[in-house]
Amino acid sequence: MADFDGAGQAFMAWLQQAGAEVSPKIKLEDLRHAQAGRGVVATQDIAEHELLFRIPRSAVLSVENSILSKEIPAATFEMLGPWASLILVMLYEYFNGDASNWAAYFSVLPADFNTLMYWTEDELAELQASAVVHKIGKESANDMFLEQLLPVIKEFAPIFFAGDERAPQRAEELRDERNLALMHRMGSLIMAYAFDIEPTVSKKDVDEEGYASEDEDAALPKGMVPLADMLNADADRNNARLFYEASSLDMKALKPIRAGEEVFNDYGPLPRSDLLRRYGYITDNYAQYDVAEVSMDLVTDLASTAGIYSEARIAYLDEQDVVDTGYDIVVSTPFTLQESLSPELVVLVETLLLPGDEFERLQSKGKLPKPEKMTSHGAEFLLRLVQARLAQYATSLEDDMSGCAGVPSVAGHDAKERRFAMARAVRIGEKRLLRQVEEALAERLSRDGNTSKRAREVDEEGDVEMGGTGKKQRA
Ligand SMILES: C[S@@+](CC[C@H](N)C(=O)[O-])C[C@H]1O[C@@H](n2cnc3c(N)ncnc32)[C@H](O)[C@@H]1O
Repeated sequence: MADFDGAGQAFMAWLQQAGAEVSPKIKLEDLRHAQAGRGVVATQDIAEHELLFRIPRSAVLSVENSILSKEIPAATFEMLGPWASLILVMLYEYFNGDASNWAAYFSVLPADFNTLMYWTEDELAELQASAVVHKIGKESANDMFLEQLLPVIKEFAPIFFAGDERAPQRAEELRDERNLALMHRMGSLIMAYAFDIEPTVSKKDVDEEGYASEDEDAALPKGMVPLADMLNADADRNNARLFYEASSLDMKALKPIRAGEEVFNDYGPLPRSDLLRRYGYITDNYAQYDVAEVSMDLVTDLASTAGIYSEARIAYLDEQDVVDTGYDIVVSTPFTLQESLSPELVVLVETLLLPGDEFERLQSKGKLPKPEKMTSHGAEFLLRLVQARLAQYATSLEDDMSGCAGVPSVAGHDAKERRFAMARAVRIGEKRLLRQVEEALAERLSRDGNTSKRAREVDEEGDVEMGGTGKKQRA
């Protein structure tokens, strides 16, 4: 406890020395009892728009501010891109120990994470068929380190390990497990803590919440913003935001915050699966953003079995930007099929189902079926698809829910149980969503069946009356 509090106090003192302005109405709080690490809490009532803290741009841990950027050619950082460049700088500053400007900051940044990268096989298995399991990227992170970062560190070893005559060996030793783990730590910190740093002059809108985007190509440099990254998030409980000013980054209240309330940033509308992958926690408030992904592979398998798979049509759909590796099914409130089903998925299915001449007609005009005009055949195929998707999970929704009234609480468990409980909540969320779509499609089909049955009956009696049901009533 003393170490935890001591590190927090030393960090706040360092921040003040670095020129930060911190409102006396907030404090850094130990939230470990709630499995939330540190957080920022209001100690007095705060008004809307009030400044919570102001961090000078010079205190941001970034490529621009690290002396490494004065020693290594700018072209090297350009070649590495924002992610790898920040990892490089963080490793450099970390290896500098107490000599680093950011030493006090490093001591409040975690070394252990609950993000999926750190989950064991049996913990990951609890996520079952969630698509997030394939998005963890541990191997690609290792490759990036070995193939991009390590060669740079070796090339500039005398700078990286300045004053150490063993610099070349130390660079070579970075290959070992322990150092790979260090690289993962820096990568994980960037993923959960870094911001995209909007340049002084540009008015370009960053992520709404300013948190670092995951897009490798995103041009904005990334930086670690001390204190701003001590804010937790809980979906719509967001009450503060970082503003990019000319010489500082200002955290301001977005609404009145009462004494005792936590100050929350916004990590974005992330499904719980992604929240777990990127931040290592979930709360029920994020269930509104849950996503169940249907892979293109599953669509292909099912279409092949149904005899409707066509390379030519897929090629055309690809030209039209419809083909993807997976399609999202999202929560909608109130639920509608149209809002929840990915329009691209509906277009893909409807295109595969078109009669030959109809496909040729649309193709010749460069057109596609309209996603809002789902046919009965489309609904039937989608129903089978959703059922096949549900069958990919090892247990049913009922199995998962048995023994608990609602989604099991993720609080108050030991670390492993908590990961199991979080995984269970994620897969329950996805299965519920798929089940909702399954039921809606089945209902839609039964309505279509009734309609066509009625039409057939009317037809068979040979007396169709426009806009009326009189014949049936008479019968
Ligand atoms: C930007 S940091 C926030 C500061 C962090 N709590 C700390 O102690 O360093 C993001 C991390 O905080 C934790 N976190 C954020 N919001 C949370 C919440 N509502 N509940 C639990 N943990 C949360 C997660 O571990 C996440 O990866």
